[in-house]
Amino acid sequence: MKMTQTILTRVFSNMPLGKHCHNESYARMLVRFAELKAIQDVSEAEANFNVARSHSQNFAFVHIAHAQFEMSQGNTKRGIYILQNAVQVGAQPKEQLEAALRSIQNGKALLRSSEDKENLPVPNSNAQDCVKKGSEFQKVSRTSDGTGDLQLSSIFSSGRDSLGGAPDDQLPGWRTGSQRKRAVGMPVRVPIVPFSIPEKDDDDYNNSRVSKGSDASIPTSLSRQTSGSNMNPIFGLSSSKNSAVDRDLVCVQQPALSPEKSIWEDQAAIDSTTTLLHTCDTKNASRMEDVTYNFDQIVNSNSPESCWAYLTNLEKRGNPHTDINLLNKLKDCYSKVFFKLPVRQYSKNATYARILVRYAELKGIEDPDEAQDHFIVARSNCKAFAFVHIAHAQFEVSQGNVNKATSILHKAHTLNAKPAELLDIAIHNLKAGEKRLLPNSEEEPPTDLQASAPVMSACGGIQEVQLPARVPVRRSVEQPKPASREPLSEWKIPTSINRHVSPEVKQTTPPEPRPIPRLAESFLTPSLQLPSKVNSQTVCETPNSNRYPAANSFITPVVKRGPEVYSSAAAAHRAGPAQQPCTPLNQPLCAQTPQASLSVLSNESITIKGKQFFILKMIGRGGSSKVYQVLDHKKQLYAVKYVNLEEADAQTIESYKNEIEHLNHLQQYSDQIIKLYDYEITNSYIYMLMECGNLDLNTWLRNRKTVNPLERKFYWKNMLEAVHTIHKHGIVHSDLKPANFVIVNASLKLIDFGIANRIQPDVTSIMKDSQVGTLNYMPPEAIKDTSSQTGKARSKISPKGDVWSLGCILYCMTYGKTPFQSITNQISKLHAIIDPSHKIEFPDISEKDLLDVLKRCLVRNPRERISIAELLEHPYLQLKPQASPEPEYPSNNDLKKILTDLAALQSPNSIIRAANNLARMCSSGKKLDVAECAKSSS
Ligand SMILES: Nc1ncnc2c1ncn2[C@@H]1O[C@H](COP(=O)(O)OP(=O)(O)OP(=O)(O)O)[C@@H](O)[C@H]1O
Repeated sequence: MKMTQTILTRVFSNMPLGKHCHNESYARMLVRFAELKAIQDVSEAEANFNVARSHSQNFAFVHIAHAQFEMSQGNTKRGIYILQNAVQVGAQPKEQLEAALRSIQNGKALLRSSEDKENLPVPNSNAQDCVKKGSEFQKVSRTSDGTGDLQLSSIFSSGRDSLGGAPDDQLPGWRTGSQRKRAVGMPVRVPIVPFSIPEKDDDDYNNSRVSKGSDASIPTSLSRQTSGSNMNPIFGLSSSKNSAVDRDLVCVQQPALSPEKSIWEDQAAIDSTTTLLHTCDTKNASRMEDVTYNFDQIVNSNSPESCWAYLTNLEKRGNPHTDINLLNKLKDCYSKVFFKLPVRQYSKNATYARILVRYAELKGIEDPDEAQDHFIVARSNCKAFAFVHIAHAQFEVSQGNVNKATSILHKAHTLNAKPAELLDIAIHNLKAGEKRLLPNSEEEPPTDLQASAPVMSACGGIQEVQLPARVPVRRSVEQPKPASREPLSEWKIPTSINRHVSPEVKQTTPPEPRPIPRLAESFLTPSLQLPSKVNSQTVCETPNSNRYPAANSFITPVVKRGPEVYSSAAAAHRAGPAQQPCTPLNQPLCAQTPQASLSVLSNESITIKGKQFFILKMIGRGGSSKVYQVLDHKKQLYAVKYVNLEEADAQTIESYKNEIEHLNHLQQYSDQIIKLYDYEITNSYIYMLMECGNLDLNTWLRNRKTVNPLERKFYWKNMLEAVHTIHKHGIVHSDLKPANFVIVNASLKLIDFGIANRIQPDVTSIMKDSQVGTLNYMPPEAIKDTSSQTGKARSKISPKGDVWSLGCILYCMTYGKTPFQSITNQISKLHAIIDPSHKIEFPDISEKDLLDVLKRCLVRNPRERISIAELLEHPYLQLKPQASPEPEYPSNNDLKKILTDLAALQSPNSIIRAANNLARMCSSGKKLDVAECAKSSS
């Protein structure tokens, strides 16, 4: 059977589907291939039947075979549907379809004639049994006439192969010479295709066969036959010794293998064919020879995209760094691409550029010098693509040639390679000493060279975006909507918020809502295109500041904001700056269609409410969530939070819905709450489309030794505003920590309200074990109350608890650690937090107002603790500099005197010396005194 499959695979390799699918015999081979697949893998069979039906839809037998297969799987309905569909598409002969339909309706399990039935390998899980017992098919396959030539004869006569077919109808199979002769006598359009296995394959083939000699499905004559046979380069036809075969060749219409663009009529065709041809190989990754033949067909399509899809798939078979066979095979395939698809013709094609780059990288595995040459070829021909230059620069970095990398990237800029932003990031990272020029994968690749793959994926080189473990992988096409999924429209918005309402809350009329994107009421069928590549090695962490090099300067690294970038001072005190709905990329990514240019960035996408978003990378993760940075078609940057609800209980799901509802509702009340643009929710998952922050406060703090006093003050104000807003709406966060805030355009925004995953009826909260991790910010009252209860730990929460937590954050921004951080034992820490005799240290600082704020926030008794409203009014937030008093600037009169005194010195040297001394005085803050300067200079 394997042999048959392999031979069929080669037939397909040499005879492109797009070109031959209208040929009846070819259609039969497709069907046969699918039937053989069924013996091993039902899903593969299904895929291959689909390919056969979609391409050779004119032939009734194709549909009937698929329907038969579905029936064998117990899918009667599907079988009927297939047949009805076949009638609709006009498959011929219609009578056969009708007869088959009648058969089904009469409850017959088999749609074929009894003889057909016998010849069919039954697709079931007991395939091995079937093989052992020896189906008719195998019997036939072994009945060689001893000529040593195997012929695949497609002997279905038109219109007689299926239900109601004549008794002499037979399935395609390996025929004896006599059978072949019988076939020759059949209608002329039925070709008899004798072919043998190419010499190149013989050894592999025979070896593998010999070693697996026990395989009952292998014709005994095969090894003899294949040995020493020659491959006809055109059609894989045998230059057989057997003249009978040659005679038969006369009947064969040899398909010309001239490259035809049209053979891949559409992407679906490419995919299905690739699947068809590829799946047969995946079972045996070591059989590289098949790859070559499959690839020949792909190359002949003249489609860089098909080639690339194939090559990337091929590369998944192993690691070319360690598998020399794979490396050679890959290089061989790439060379074929370049031979067939000349670079000059395709230099504007992004996929072709990827191919060039990857080839160079593969070359680099063995010979860096050669790699360099190839990178140069790639850069000089595909100069429009930033990723080509970055990949070369990345390669140079891996070779220790940082200067060269720098010059490559700068040159790319001058060449106007797009997207320029990527070059900027790469340049920035290079300057920062990063090994990786582009942040993308969270995974540390095994070698520097491989590092360029994820790098490229960020910029469009390699298609996979490395993603964290346990992301459920679904593609929209593969993911039927589970019956259990309910649309969110069934989700009722909670009418009351089960939260304690702060006594300090004033019933204020909310400000006029700012327009925000409306969230649609109805929810679409989930159509997910989740990351296909799941990487279990991935370290899931929030981005560090190195990856966001510009964060410290308040600029999104991916984004150039131009006028939107304002100073931190201005940002913090600007009254309600109208936030842009999202972060725009200023420049077009490249001079292609938006679709194409985005697919250059990533082929991984998420579809939310029917809109596609391209995943750039994962930027964070929570308890049951993962957050991705994505781009839409307009190149707008967003964050998408994905929450897996598969494991979640009803309460948790409800709490998430509650969280989203509040987030949605509170958008209009504060700019310090992260923008939620849209969401999609089912019983299995949630997607939240949000404004994308640069990085979270936790990461920001972790990567800084000191915090600028102004930044601290502005961030403090942002935090207070955000928390005040949620308090005003009856929400107490009760789990505030730096990770709950992200930096967006120089200001801090709250990303969650602490509702999800926690159930907090009224004023009590069930403290989850997972919160132990955040003890450093936990208010004493929470600990006291949890310790006073037995069984379920419950705690009274109030807005004052959030004040304590905020105080801890501010403390950390002031002293570089939280008040109880140095106590490492968790129990001792808990004791210290609630123990009034444990004095919190407040080392003296020049900002007295700040000190006061800290002391008043970190009061153990919540009733004595300052409120958020008071904090907002606190002098600390009044914008008057404290730490560094303004230097005294000389008045005009002073200046006049200084200049006069200087002039009076007369000697140029004295004047210079005095001027230098003046400058020194000036920078040390001393009062300027020319006489003094003159004295010291003399
Ligand atoms: N809109 C955003 N922009 C940038 N980064 C974000 C955004 N939202 C979340 N993140 C990042 O993702 C991390 C996890 O966010 P998430 O909201 O899922 O955390 P969580 O509330 O702890 O998780 P969970 O709700 O599952 O318990 C954050 O700490 C932050 O680093």
